[in-house]
Amino acid sequence: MTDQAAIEGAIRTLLTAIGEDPDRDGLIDTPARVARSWAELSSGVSDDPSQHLTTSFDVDTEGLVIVRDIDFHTVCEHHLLPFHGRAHIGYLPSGGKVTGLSKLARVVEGYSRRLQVQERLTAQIADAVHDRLEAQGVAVMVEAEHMCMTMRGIRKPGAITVTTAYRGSIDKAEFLELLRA
Ligand SMILES: Nc1nc2c(ncn2[C@@H]2O[C@H](COP(=O)(O)OP(=O)(O)OP(=O)(O)O)[C@@H](O)[C@H]2O)c(=O)[nH]1
Ligand SMILES: [Zn+2]
Repeated sequence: MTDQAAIEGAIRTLLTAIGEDPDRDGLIDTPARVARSWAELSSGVSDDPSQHLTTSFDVDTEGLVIVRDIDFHTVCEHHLLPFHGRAHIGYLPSGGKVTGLSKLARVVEGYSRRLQVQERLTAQIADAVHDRLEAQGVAVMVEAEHMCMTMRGIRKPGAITVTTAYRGSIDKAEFLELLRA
């Protein structure tokens, strides 16, 4: 749970610190808006998104399952600016145990609703699928653009960071091939 009153106070302080008048017309509702916005952006802080994977089915399959191009937006913990992109998840089921496809997207969404760094987001998704689904192997790739590299600092719009995490035994070449398909 976020402390809405504390956020509102902090935003008033921030507005004053950057030379704005928090009581001017356009800003009067901003602290409350920002507090509501942070309640949403950080709503996953105390969640365990891996719980979505407790929904599983037994299916007669031994093939690799991939859900790619899962859109996400999150906030970088270094600058409190967004980074956003797409996550691709592949796993090799064990004993025919699969999960609902939407549940993989829910895992990505859950770990995105908190302050993040891209490497940790990638690892958390891989660990959740590996541990909860008891998958034989898991491959996760995350591609993202960081606003802290785009709108400030080094200012390199279009630079894409790619991170991967592999768990267990999985054919990395097949995973990468299917991402390109
Ligand atoms: N590895 C990693 N680095 C990140 C991520 N998000 C932001 N960063 C980097 O975190 C670093 C923080 O570096 P600092 O030198 O402490 O901060 P800074 O002075 O604002 O750095 P610049 O961005 O280079 O201006 C920067 O290089 C960012 O690009 C992420 O998800 N993963
Ligand atoms: Zn950053």
